[in-house]
Amino acid sequence: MAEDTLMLNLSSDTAPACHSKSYQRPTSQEKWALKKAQKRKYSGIQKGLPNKQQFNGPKTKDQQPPEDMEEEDVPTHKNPVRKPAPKDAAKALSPETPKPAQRFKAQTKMTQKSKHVGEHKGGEDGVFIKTSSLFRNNPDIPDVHRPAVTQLKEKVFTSDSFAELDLHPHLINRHSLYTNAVFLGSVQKETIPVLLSGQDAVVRSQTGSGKTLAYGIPLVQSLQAVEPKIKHWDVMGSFPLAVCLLYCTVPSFPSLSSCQPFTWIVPGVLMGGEKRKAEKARLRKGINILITTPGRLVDHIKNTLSIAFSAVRWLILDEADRILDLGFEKDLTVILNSLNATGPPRQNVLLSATLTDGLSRLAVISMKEPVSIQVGENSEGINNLTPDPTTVRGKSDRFAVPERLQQHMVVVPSKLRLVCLAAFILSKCKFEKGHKIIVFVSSCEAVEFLLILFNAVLSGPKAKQQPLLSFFRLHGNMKQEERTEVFQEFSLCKTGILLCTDVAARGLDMPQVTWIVQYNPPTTPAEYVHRVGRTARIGAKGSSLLFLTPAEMSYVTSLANHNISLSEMKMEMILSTLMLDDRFKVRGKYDGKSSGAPEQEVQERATVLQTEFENVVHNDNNSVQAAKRALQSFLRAYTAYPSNMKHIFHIKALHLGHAAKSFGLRDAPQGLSLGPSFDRGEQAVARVVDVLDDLYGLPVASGGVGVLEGR
Ligand SMILES: Nc1ncnc2c1ncn2[C@@H]1O[C@H](COP(=O)(O)OP(=O)(O)OP(=O)(O)O)[C@@H](O)[C@H]1O
Repeated sequence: MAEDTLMLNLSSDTAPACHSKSYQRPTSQEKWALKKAQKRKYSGIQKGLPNKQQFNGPKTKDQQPPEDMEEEDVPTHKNPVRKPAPKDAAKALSPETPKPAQRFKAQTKMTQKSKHVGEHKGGEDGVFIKTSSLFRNNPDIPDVHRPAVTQLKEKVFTSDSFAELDLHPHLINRHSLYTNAVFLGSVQKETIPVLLSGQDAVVRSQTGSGKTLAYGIPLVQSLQAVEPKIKHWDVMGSFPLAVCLLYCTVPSFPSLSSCQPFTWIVPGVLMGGEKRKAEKARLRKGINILITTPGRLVDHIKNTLSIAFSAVRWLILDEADRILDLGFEKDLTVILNSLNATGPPRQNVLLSATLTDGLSRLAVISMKEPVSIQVGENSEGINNLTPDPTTVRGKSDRFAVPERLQQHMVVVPSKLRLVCLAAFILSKCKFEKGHKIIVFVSSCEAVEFLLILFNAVLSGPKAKQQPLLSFFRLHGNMKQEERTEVFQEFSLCKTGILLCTDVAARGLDMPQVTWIVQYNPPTTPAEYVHRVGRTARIGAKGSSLLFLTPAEMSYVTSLANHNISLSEMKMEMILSTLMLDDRFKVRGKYDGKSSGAPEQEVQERATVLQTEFENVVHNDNNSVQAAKRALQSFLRAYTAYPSNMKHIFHIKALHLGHAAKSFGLRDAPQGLSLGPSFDRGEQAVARVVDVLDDLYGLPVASGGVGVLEGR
């Protein structure tokens, strides 16, 4: 693996600085390694590299991490003989091979403390292990450029009460019970009267502002008033009166899932958790408010005879932009065709915190003179939506986030990502109290992997049957019942960490979440807004932290273009939490004494922590495979950023060896397969094939499945 090896030199008292630019004379070992590396380069070992012209991505300095020295190249007292160079994918993925001079500079960046190569004794077990250096040969972290941003502000509450609306008294009491609501939310004040008047509406309001009640109250109000009283079933089968299409894959809407005072109105959720047969049976029994996802509904339209739309008078699309993004447009067309073919005049409502082109297009195709409701200081409140989508598009790029949300970003080189995430979790959930954190990662496999790793290394011993830190997981490969169970458990817990994919990004209302961590940046700014929106809901405080590598820093500008402003948190500050955790103290002859300056000790502890992760990963073949799968899925997800983000996130700019380290892998992966499950569409496959072709000159199997098997 293209990694150097660090021996923690406990005896020296000179503190190294992260990314120090100061010149240090290379040691004889370094000179030796450098010579070898250069010789290898010129003897053609690295000739699989893409040349400069082939690499079309950005070429900023920070995207070109210096080539690392190979662990095996360096004679250590454990490894005195140089092994043959491994097939190093990391090198191949590096967009440019540094010239010898650059390589020399990279080598000499190491400080007095970290210049020896060897072994150290770390962690609880005190076993001697070889560790790769976390703090050497990382790209520099440039200063963060934060463009000036005017954040959009939305007032969450009004001073009006629900009693001022013309609602059934049961409904007022009922919803008060659900939400402890005293005052109307701004979005509710603007939306409820419009919907009660029978008009269509497109509603944009920030996350957690109460959009569900904004449509739920008028919906139930109108259905309870239908005379004669509606039935949920007759001999012809089920007749839904309202269809609510959601993106959300975990039921999280108490305000709709029960209409208790109006027992004759029956809501029902169909999300594919049950067998289709059971869902059909429930449909046959009768559902008046059908809450479902587009895919599941299309499934029933095609396969369930007892479903009929002849009575539907409401169609609600929550998270409407996402429903379109996901490629549900086809499904939506099937649904709209079925609904339009029959039934009474229908009221249509579209809602989202992120009004996008897709949403306006949908408004134009499916609605009758909809009223546009946009809450916020800089919006015009209620408007008649013009049929010209470009008018809406102008505003769609500007997103409001909750006012009491503090947004941060941290720049972390790839190798240090895992320890930095772990240190952040420890700082909030172990050394501060009462935090609930949601960590977003880019794939189900990575969620599973982090769960195992963190449970093994961070959770700590059980006290009163409870581990010190409670980790939860939520992703799309879990069964529906499991997802619901986790959602409920996490909602009820007082402190814990939910590791999840974007299945949890929208629509989920979980109380008292204090931090949102985006370990992998989302594919669009809209998704960023929804992810951070799982905290700071309905006027509460909350914080968020976005992880970026030095190569990805221009994402900050991309967010600024959508009126989103982040402040910087320093990686060193996050890592310094490890000083509070003696589990990661370096043990050995300096037991009980400080091993040097604080900065150095932080680095030593981070290395011990990384070593523990690596030990867990390399404990058996299964966990190595799990780590490789997680890395592989991370790489797949990395290719899936849309083309307008490629200048920030390009797989060719990734250093695979460093990325592997952030999955606890000691070696650059061999035999990494993109797998037959890689089916994100022709384009994505083509992109990866292109990359593989460039890197390895591999013949790519037809069908677009490439195999990274080294060279
Ligand atoms: N008027 C109100 N007063 C107090 N709490 C309210 C009020 N209206 C809604 N809530 C509560 O606010 C929380 C957020 O509401 P909701 O989930 O509807 O937000 P949202 O705008 O749909 O968010 P997202 O866009 O993230 O899905 C819920 O817990 C809800 O019960």
